[in-house]
Amino acid sequence: MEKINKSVLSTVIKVRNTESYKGNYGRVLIIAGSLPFGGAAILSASAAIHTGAGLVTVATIPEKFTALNVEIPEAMTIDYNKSQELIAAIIQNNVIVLGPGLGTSDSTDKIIQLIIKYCDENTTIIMDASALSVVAENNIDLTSINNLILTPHQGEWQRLSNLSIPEQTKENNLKAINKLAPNATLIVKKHLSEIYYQNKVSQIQAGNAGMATGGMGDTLTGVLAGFIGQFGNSLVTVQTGLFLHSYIADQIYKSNYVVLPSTLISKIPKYMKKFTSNK
Ligand SMILES: NC(=O)C1=CN([C@@H]2O[C@H](COP(=O)(O)OP(=O)(O)OC[C@H]3O[C@@H](n4cnc5c(N)ncnc54)[C@H](OP(=O)(O)O)[C@@H]3O)[C@@H](O)[C@H]2O)[C@@H](O)CC1
Ligand SMILES: Nc1ncnc2c1ncn2[C@@H]1O[C@H](COP(=O)(O)OP(=O)(O)O)[C@@H](O)[C@H]1O
Ligand SMILES: [Mg+2]
Repeated sequence: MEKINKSVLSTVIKVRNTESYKGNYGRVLIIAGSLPFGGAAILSASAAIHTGAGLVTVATIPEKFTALNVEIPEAMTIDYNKSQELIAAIIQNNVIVLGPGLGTSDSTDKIIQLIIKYCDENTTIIMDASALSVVAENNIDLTSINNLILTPHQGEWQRLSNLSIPEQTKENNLKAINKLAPNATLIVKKHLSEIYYQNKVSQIQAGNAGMATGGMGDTLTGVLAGFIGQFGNSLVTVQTGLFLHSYIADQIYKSNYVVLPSTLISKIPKYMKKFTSNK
């Protein structure tokens, strides 16, 4: 199993071209949030923006627009219950995060169906949290999505794979993802999270118990979206985003008892600059 450490960072994070503009750094759509879980949408969008995504749109409920606009003025907002607006956004964006704080109502199922129908084959879909719970509950077929990344924690992976946590071995996880969505990238989030892609398994060598705070996985979706928007969807890009998230958490944990997602987010630009390669 490949071990991912600090050396991955400067293989992916590149110095920006002087003659570039926001359109070169990814159009990211984050479909997230509901009445009880507005913070999940804010954390995901804020993480994407701090990672460097060029343009970020959040599809959420109108009750959360003000909070989002105040917290992250860089992000645009649309209502995910307005199907025509959502379809236009699904077509326009090249990275879509689906799930943080969405809840498991019928509207989440409807949104997943719109993604399956309208997303372009080059668009990357990052599916997390409530979207994964609804996929498991309604037995939704994911095989038609060309560029798919699934980011379950062990409880969500249990629902998707029917593997109890002790049964989640590398061999069993590989079999399960090959059955569920053979072309997808699977991240099983835990202490030393694992990535499954095309029968290969890799594991990050970073992360700590200070990260066991609500919103830490929502934050990861935004980091991954920002990386893919700028550097393209490949295994090494996903490994780098996943590693950086835990690496920054480790730096914070050295002098803090708990790692707040919002603290981690505020430090992303500084650490990306530190690990930028000139090549
Ligand atoms: N500020 C916000 O807006 C926030 C919004 N959030 C949003 O809330 C929604 C629900 O997401 P969720 O992950 O909290 O709950 P759920 O889907 O019920 O899964 C929990 C079940 O799985 C089990 N379990 C086993 N292993 C586990 C593990 N390693 N990590 C975690 N759980 C583990 C666990 O076992 P138990 O704790 O009972 O022992 C329980 O049975 C989702 O949309 C998310 O985005 C949150 O992100 C918080 C901040
Ligand atoms: N003990 C731990 N060691 C390392 N990483 C952890 C630990 N606890 C949580 N994490 C990380 O924090 C994140 C939690 O994700 P998740 O449970 O989806 O959070 P939420 O849904 O509340 O945003 C994952 O990236 C996970 O790997
Ligand atoms: Mg989560």
